[in-house]
Amino acid sequence: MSDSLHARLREATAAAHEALERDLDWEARVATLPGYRDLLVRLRGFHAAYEPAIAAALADAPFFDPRRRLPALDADLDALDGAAPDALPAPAAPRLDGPGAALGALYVLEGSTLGGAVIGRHVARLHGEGVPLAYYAGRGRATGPLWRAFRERLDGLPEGQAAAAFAAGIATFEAMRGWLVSGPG
Ligand SMILES: C=CC1=C(C)/C(=C/C2=NC(=C\c3[nH]c(/C=C4\NC(=O)C(C)=C4C=C)c(C)c3CCC(=O)O)/C(CCC(=O)O)=C2C)NC1=O
Repeated sequence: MSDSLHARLREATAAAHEALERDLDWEARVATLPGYRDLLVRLRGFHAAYEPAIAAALADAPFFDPRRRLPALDADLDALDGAAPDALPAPAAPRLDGPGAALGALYVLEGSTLGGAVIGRHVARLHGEGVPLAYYAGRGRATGPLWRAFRERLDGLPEGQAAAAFAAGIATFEAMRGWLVSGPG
């Protein structure tokens, strides 16, 4: 039990993480520009549902606001085709009670910036440097520092909140898999 809360959360969510990675099929989806756009549309809906719920449950705007990625998704979709963002499909908002659940859900979104760097480099190679990449190129050199600061925040969570964080982390991976792997929006 001396493992950090982050290490325990990674362990608790490992199977759900592997299922998402296995089923996402991101290389095939970003192979064409319409496929890339459809993936961004799905991600946009997910962030539109989760970011307000996380913000409300965490109640720490200075920490959370710089981590919001809805503006980057909207910038990419606007550059690709001027889609009206609020008309795009979104899943149901999650129920997150308190900071433990908020950090468990946010763990999934913050972790996706690590995998996202791999996907962003692939998309740039495939479609050229002119392709809109605000979401996937995202944080650049700030990626590592933001991830470390997030882990520290997680490790400072009181033990009584740990179970809520694990449950929300698993639920968020499963919701993302259900939302991203289902049909196009
Ligand atoms: C859809 C989004 C999506 C989500 C929801 C997601 C979640 C997480 N990814 C994490 C780490 C990494 N993930 C990948 C690559 C992919 N992961 C994937 O799920 C897909 C699809 C990938 C594709 C490239 C990489 C190279 C690392 C860095 C490994 C390192 O440097 O240690 C962590 C953190 C795990 C911890 O606690 O340490 C979480 C929570 N990642 C996503 O892309």
